[in-house]
Amino acid sequence: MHITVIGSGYVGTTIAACFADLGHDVTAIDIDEEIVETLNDGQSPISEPGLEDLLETHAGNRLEATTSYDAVPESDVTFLAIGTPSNDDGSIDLGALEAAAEATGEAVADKDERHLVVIKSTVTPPSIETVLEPAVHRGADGNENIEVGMNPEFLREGSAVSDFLSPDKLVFGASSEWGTNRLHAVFEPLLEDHDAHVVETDPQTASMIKYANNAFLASKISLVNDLGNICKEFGLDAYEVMEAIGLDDRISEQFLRSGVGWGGSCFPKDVNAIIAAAREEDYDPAVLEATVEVNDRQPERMLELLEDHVDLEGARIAVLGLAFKPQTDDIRNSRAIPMIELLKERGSEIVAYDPVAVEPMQERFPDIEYAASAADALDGADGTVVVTDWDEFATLDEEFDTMATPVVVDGRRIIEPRDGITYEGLTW
Ligand SMILES: NC(=O)C1=CN([C@@H]2O[C@H](COP(=O)(O)OP(=O)(O)OC[C@H]3O[C@@H](n4cnc5c(N)ncnc54)[C@H](O)[C@@H]3O)[C@@H](O)[C@H]2O)C=CC1
Ligand SMILES: O=C(O)[C@H]1O[C@H](OP(=O)(O)OP(=O)(O)OC[C@H]2O[C@@H](n3ccc(=O)[nH]c3=O)[C@H](O)[C@@H]2O)[C@H](O)[C@@H](O)[C@@H]1O
Repeated sequence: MHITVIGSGYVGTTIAACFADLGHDVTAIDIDEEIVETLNDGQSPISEPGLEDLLETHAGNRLEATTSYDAVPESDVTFLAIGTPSNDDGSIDLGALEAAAEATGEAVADKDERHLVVIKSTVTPPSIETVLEPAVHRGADGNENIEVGMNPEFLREGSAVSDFLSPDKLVFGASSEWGTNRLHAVFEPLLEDHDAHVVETDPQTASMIKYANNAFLASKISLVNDLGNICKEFGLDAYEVMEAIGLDDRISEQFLRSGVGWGGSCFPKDVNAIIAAAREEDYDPAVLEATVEVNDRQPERMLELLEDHVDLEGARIAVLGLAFKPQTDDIRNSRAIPMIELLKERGSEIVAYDPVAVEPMQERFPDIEYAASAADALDGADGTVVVTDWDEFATLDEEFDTMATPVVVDGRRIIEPRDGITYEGLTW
């Protein structure tokens, strides 16, 4: 099949490279010329394990990138993977996606065969019917051959390629049998080798499944953090408690890691967007509001633990980990951001380190110091907060001996406590 993928960010680049790897011909379309050039050079515009290898293999063969929408009508199906960021009130900003949807419609306005436009972006259920379908049809000038579907994406950053190629489930939201069959044809090569559940539904239910999935996972972590904070108050180890409850199949062992909370480009934005969409319907989603509140409090709790041991005014504090999770350079809504803000408010001198995410954080906080290694960051520091669970932090040992006062507050249960350091776990 020939697939056009509009938007070459985290999701668009991953799915374009993976579709090419599954044997499809792919045209990746983005308005950003630099991204297009990078892709055509066989390089990855983002740091994601395995992605560069796929791009190196397929760029110039089955994968081509361009800024033009000309390939859209020639393709069999078009995926829209455009960002859906938050407005100030937490609601979803559909501006960029709506523009791309309309441009896609324009590109297929004269197409005689049926064409499927699939929303890959995460969008609230009503917006498919109220904003996106109308935008595509407006662009297509009433061409009745155009159908809009929804295929939400469940990949995680840091394991995007393997998540995409081995999903637990695929959700096909289509409004006709033809649309469902077309989605089956796209994913057929994947399903030949991999046993995944396929959920066939309508586009709006598909988009609600995506929000329910993310809201459930974010709430699970917040609940674990709430329980973890209680464990800490009782002097108990939340990880021992969670390991036990994870043995219950109804709970499962995954996403039970308590600590400084969830960040990233999706959980914060998606939980806030579904809260805003619910309020729009006059429904008050109390559990989801508490989910956000618990998450917002964790960095403050971490700082309070540090303050128990260090007077923060003028103290040199090492922040270890800037990415929102390991294996990515993405700092969007990283817990390191509130951590740095809180330390600045307390008048601390901050030295930060991350294996890959220093550059984006430098843009966000140009006025703090950045170290070239964890060892350099710890050297002479009066305390450290560990915000991201990068594997390399688990091997830190003698490096703590170079600290002026070896106080370690671990927000991710990644540091091995040892003699000679004052160690505080956030929920253990
Ligand atoms: N990042 C993630 O791990 C996941 C994201 N999602 C959802 O997927 C969607 C996309 O997310 P990301 O890939 O993270 O966004 P992103 O911001 O990384 O990428 C969006 C891309 O679209 C391009 N773009 C904007 N307007 C365009 C237009 N009119 N025509 C062509 N290209 C255009 C931008 O230049 C950018 O490269 C969002 O709705 C997000 O919630 C879903 C699952 C996972
Ligand atoms: O919609 C999205 O964009 C994606 O959002 C999340 O993926 P992602 O944000 O990339 O990464 P996760 O592994 O889910 O981690 C999110 C945050 O939760 C934190 N986390 C995760 C697990 C855990 O047990 N505890 C915990 O604090 C991580 O440190 C990170 O800050 C979902 O897991 C994906 O299924 C979804 O597709």
